[in-house]
Amino acid sequence: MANTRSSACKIPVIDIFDENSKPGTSAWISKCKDVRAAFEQYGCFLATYDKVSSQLQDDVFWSLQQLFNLPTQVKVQNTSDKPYFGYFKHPCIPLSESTGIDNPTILEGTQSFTNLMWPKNNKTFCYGVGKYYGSHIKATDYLLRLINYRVPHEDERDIDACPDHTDKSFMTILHDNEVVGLQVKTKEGDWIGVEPSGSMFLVMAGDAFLAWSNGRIHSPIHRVIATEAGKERYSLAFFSFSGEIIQTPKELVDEAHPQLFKPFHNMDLLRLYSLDDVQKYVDFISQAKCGA
Ligand SMILES: O=C(O)CCC(=O)C(=O)O
Ligand SMILES: [Fe+2]
Repeated sequence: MANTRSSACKIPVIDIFDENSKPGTSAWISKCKDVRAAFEQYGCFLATYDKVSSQLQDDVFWSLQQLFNLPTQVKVQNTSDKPYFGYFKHPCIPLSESTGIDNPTILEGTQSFTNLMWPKNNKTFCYGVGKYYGSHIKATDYLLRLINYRVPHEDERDIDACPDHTDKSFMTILHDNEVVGLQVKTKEGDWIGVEPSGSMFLVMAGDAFLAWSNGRIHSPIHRVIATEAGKERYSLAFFSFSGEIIQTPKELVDEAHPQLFKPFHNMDLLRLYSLDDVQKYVDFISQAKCGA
């Protein structure tokens, strides 16, 4: 049964867009220290950003509602060679479905997804924010997953909408339609409920970041418990994956901190945990009847 209790302990809130802390200033250095301490202790922090209007928030989550209301035959057309990048629904996780936009930071990525889902055009779905991003994204692959958690039936209240897991990404940014459900586990084993807010974005480290940092950065276990009574939950999960081999920098390895991880490819880590291939799990599903 889902343990819904959450601790009074709070995830650190950091104003990373503070105008006064320009790179190089002492305010900026102190903010960097806050970010590092939050990643080491909690594996995540809440970034405040109040420039997203409530109109834009409403438009985005209204679009997600339209998207998930499309016929299944349309939604399953979003496939990918990469694990976890296409449409996903799994019998073990009956309350949720999600779909991925590969390359969401460039206009073409969002456009080709929009054309696939709405061949007759949907001008409101695609915002084309990609032009604001520079060349620094070169070595990073981005994936935007659009997630829907349906309202559980009477007999499904104890099923976690998204079971306990750590992310296989380098970093993840989460934002939802202000319906509670997301919880993060502390190192001490307490669950912290993330207070939903239109101006909060949860920035979370993934396992790839943990490995790169030689175990210094914490990649927290998190989950989504059954949503508020009668409320459907929508969330945006913005994952970044390293496009290069993940190798711990030599500065982070010494006698006291021997190297914990062999170099690996972020996509191989993701593939290892992928549930995309439902066929692999057929026996497991029928034997364990998981989710039932
Ligand atoms: O929906 C959420 O807020 C969390 C989603 C999540 O943890 C994931 O997709 O990895
Ligand atoms: Fe996650």
